[in-house]
Amino acid sequence: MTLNRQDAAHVAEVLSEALPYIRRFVGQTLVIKYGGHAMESEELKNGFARDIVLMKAVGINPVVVHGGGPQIGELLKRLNIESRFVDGMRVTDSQTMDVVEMVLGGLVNKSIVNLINSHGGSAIGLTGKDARLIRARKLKVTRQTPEMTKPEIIDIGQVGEVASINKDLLHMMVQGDFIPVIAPIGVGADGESYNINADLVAGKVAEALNAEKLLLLTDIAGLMDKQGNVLTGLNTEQVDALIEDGTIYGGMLPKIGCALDAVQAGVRSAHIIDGRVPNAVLLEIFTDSGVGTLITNS
Ligand SMILES: Nc1ncnc2c1ncn2[C@@H]1O[C@H](COP(=O)(O)OP(=O)(O)O)[C@@H](O)[C@H]1O
Ligand SMILES: CC(=O)N[C@@H](CCC(=O)OP(=O)(O)O)C(=O)O
Repeated sequence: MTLNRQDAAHVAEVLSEALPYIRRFVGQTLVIKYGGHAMESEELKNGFARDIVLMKAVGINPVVVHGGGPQIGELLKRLNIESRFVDGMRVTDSQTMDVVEMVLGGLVNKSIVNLINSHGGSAIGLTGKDARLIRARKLKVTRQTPEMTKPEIIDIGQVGEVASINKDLLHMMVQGDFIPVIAPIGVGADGESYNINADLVAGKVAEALNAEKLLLLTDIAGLMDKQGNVLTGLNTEQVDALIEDGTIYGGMLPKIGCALDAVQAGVRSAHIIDGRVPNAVLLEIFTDSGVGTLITNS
């Protein structure tokens, strides 16, 4: 590629405006949760991969954790396997677990790795089984209604929560200039597989790496109130009230839960951003106002 004089002037202008932001984040780790819905068009996928490669090129360390709920749902449907969710978590029997592992660890993980690498990056795909990156245990889900005297335990199968993250492995990769791309499959004490909500994995990875930012890309403009207005900045107490009154439900519950846990554990900020917007990651990093909902620990 050769730049003409006009192109060069444009590049110089954009770079000089971006410089203060780049300086702010150089050497920092940013964990990005790439959701299934934000992978729906070629334009979005290519924009995402280019953003990640650019970040790495200017000295910021991106670590990608991906979802793939819609892709899992599609294959389950083709195989005539019914699927349902409890509080945003897919009920996972052993047959469903096989499909989850195939889709997330195989198809989705490798296509993201391939995409990043085709844009000039050096991505390495991992599941939680590689070097026991994500040790997991069974997630306990309980439910209590006002009529019940004690909470009921609900068995949702091989759904896990993160017990620990092998951060040495991630540090090694980041220092080696690789971009880790992580599928949210955990390994139990006896080598069993766990299906973990990708938001929860992203939050724990951000905590383990003491990340500067946790970016959760999703299919909506941000966290909304009952009238549909995006709430731009929220703290712990405000979030609790919104869960209590039912404004936050379904897939937003694990998302907001992991964002709160992450900022309470020392991650500087968590952001729920619209993955349907092209170049959402760069927009978040390189603008003062950011996009979507910012969650801080205050
Ligand atoms: N208060 C809220 N604001 C915005 N979205 C919400 C809210 N409560 C629940 N949701 C739902 O959460 C969804 C995002 O979660 P999910 O579908 O799991 O996303 P992803 O696949 O990106 O992880 C939104 O599309 C919306 O339907
Ligand atoms: C337990 C659980 O629900 N696991 C998720 C894992 C994938 C995921 O989280 O994908 P998104 O981020 O695209 O929703 C699932 O089976 O769909």
